[in-house]
Amino acid sequence: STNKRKSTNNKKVVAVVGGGLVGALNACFFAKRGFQVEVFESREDIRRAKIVKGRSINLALSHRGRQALKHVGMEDTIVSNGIPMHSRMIHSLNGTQSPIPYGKKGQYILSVDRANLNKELLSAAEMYPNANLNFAHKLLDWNTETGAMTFVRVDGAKEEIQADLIVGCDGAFSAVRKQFLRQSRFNYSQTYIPHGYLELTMPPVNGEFAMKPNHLHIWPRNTFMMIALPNLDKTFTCTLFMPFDKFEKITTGNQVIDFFQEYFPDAIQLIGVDALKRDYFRLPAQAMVSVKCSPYHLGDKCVLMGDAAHAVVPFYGQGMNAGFEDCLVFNEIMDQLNEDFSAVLPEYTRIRVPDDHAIADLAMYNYVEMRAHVNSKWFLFQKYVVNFLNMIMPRTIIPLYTMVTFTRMRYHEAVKHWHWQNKVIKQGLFACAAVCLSGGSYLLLRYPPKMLYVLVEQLWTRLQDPKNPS
Ligand SMILES: Cc1cc2nc3c(=O)[nH]c(=O)nc-3n(C[C@H](O)[C@H](O)[C@H](O)COP(=O)(O)OP(=O)(O)OC[C@H]3O[C@@H](n4cnc5c(N)ncnc54)[C@H](O)[C@@H]3O)c2cc1C
Ligand SMILES: Cc1cnn(-c2ccc(OCc3ccccc3)c(C(=O)O)c2)c1-c1ccc(Cl)c(F)c1
Repeated sequence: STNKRKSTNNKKVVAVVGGGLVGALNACFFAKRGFQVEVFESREDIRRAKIVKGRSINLALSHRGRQALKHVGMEDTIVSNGIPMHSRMIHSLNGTQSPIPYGKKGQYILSVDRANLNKELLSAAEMYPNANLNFAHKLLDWNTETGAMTFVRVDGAKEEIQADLIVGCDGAFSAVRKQFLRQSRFNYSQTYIPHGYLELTMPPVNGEFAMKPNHLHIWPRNTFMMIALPNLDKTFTCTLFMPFDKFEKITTGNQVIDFFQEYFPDAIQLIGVDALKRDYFRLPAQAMVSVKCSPYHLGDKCVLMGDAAHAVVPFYGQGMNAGFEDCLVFNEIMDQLNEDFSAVLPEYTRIRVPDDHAIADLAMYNYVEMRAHVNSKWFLFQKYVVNFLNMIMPRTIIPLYTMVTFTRMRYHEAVKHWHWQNKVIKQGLFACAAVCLSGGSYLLLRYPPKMLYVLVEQLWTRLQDPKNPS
């Protein structure tokens, strides 16, 4: 039976498929506008699930995500539960730790707990009288003509629901997107990278953080990388990124320790030998996929946001921030085009696709760059050079990471500016080299040093009379 959720104020019904981070936030945006919002989430209500102790996965929240949260009045709540990370802490192989500030005082990223963030956003959506959360509803398919969606419940029962707008926020393996794949002129690509990731927990020492908490800890080792973000319970969640073929070669606890001894020696004591041997094998390494597609809309019936539209590899810490910014950009276009879906949806595709593709490419570029070139020395060198250039030319040279993380400059414009400033830097370096070379040779010729004079004279004499030994 197809039933349409009753709209309380004959406002249009918006079905948000997926109650993850972006779906829950989107529900707040649409509910705030007065739509009848129905969220359909395949999982049970995570707020009722028993707390699974142990690993708390955390994420880096930055400016773009905060601006979206701010729009629905959630920024203060989320920021108050986050831990500011004012600088990177680069761990070298010899154990030295080098802090490199992210920038000016207000420029910091926040470590936030993923599950808590999701719960807060679900509860915020539920506060709206015109919003309903429907858990244990898994979308199977939807009809592009009628907008009718088919859900399956845990007992296998099927339910058909009608809506005026379907917002696909059901993640990287989106069921909503399946219908798009059947349409002509729908572009889609997905790339699994050869790296996987594994999370480890670094416990507190004597009730205190084992490392300085207000930093994003990074162990850049070319092929292998590890990061650690702090949690409110004074633990760190460490994420180890490594090729799957390397994960597969490490099969015993001692091999884990040997590996860490070679690449992350300072982390062994901090995580603990037994914990390392145990936690390393608790879950298999997870895959990372990059998904790009366009257009993001189908007629005036359906639009994709978040990972359903653009799953990115996590090497820029922007996936969630980009998904949150999707909600904000869509909302801005709804204001501009008076909520006319037939105009809003194509405009959203036109504006947002270039930016989300840009951050997907940037994240993949970072992955390739860090895997190939970036050890701790190169990381430090790169950041010092760019920060120095930014200091002497603050309006011309802006670190790419700053434009991406601490501004709402459109992602594709940040990339354009980055390419331009790289050209300026290269031209500047070339000009300096040319000046040094010509200046140097002028000085040598104008004021040849005595020794050089004697050498040239001897050379000249030898050339004239090779037999003369002098
Ligand atoms: C290792 C790692 C580290 C990361 N670190 C960061 C970071 O530091 N900063 C950052 O900004 N981003 C980070 N990200 C990216 C971030 O996790 C994602 O971008 C974000 O979770 C996307 O949110 P989403 O709501 O679009 O998708 P998801 O979080 O995947 O949520 C999708 C929801 O839809 C539900 N669903 C799926 N299928 C169906 C269906 N058929 N019917 C109904 N419901 C369905 C799922 O149960 C889920 O609740 C990281 C990602 C990874 C893998
Ligand atoms: C979760 C999160 C939030 N931000 N970042 C991040 C990413 C890249 C960065 O620089 C790239 C670079 C440095 C040096 C040379 C080239 C590129 C910086 C930085 O500048 O501090 C910070 C991450 C992150 C995620 C995964 C890995 Cl593996 C990682 F190391 C960090």
